[in-house]
Amino acid sequence: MPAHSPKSRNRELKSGGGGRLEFLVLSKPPAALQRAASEPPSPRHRAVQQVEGPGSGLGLRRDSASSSSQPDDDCMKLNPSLLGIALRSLLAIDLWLSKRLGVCATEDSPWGSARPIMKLIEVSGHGIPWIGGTLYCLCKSDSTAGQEVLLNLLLALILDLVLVGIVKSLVRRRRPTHNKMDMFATFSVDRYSFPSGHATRAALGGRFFLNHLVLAVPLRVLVMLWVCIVGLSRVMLGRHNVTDVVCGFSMGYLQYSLVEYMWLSSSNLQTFLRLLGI
Ligand SMILES: CC(C)=CCC/C(C)=C/COP(=O)(O)O
Repeated sequence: MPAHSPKSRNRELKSGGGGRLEFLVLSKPPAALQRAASEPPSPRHRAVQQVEGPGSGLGLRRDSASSSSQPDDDCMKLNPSLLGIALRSLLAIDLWLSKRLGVCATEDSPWGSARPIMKLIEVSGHGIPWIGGTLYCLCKSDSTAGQEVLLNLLLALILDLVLVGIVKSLVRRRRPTHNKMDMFATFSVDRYSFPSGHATRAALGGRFFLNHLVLAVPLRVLVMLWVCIVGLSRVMLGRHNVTDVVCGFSMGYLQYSLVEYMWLSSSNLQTFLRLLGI
């Protein structure tokens, strides 16, 4: 048996060897630790408990017998705490930045006079003009290729509404307190802010245009600029926090990849429409 195996060390401790103090630490807390447990927590402990909530596993519980014999458990408790602190810090920065950028939230806000133009940008990313415009172009289109692209765009816009609605109702993040809820034609889930539906639609529609329309470079730049302005206007109007828009852009970007993956060709679409009885 190796000289320092746990078994041989335990036997040595029980027989009153030099490791007696260590044995006491493992079996019951020494007086110093018991005193610490009964004393009120220090300001630093209180801060950690506030972030973690009561009984979160940091502090005195880490000194207990079970955790000292399982160092891996310590890591497991510490990592979520660090992650929690990082997330809370990110959210605090998000709220602070969103409030500072919400300069068009009301008419009395610092940039209140720019509110009408922001609301115009809001309309340009709203679901109704996008779905209505796609349906209109579909009716007017006389080429099979055009109809194929437009029908896929229509399905993508409907998929976007459904996915955003699902995520909003699952996350239930309230809109910023400085938002004045005067948006037109909203669904009930639109009282929630995560993710921004305008941002998902802008990213999805922008990618769609860039990939399916033959556009000159200045127009491509204009499309990208419009996507960014829609996102920025959501925060400036006070409708969203910055993270709602950033995550909305990411979600819209991924939705486009999904639509490309599930792309319906014109023959598939004709079968699909026949199944629907159209
Ligand atoms: C009524 C239709 C067809 C769509 C609703 C579009 C809408 C109001 C989305 C909310 O967007 P934000 O989450 O960016 O505020």
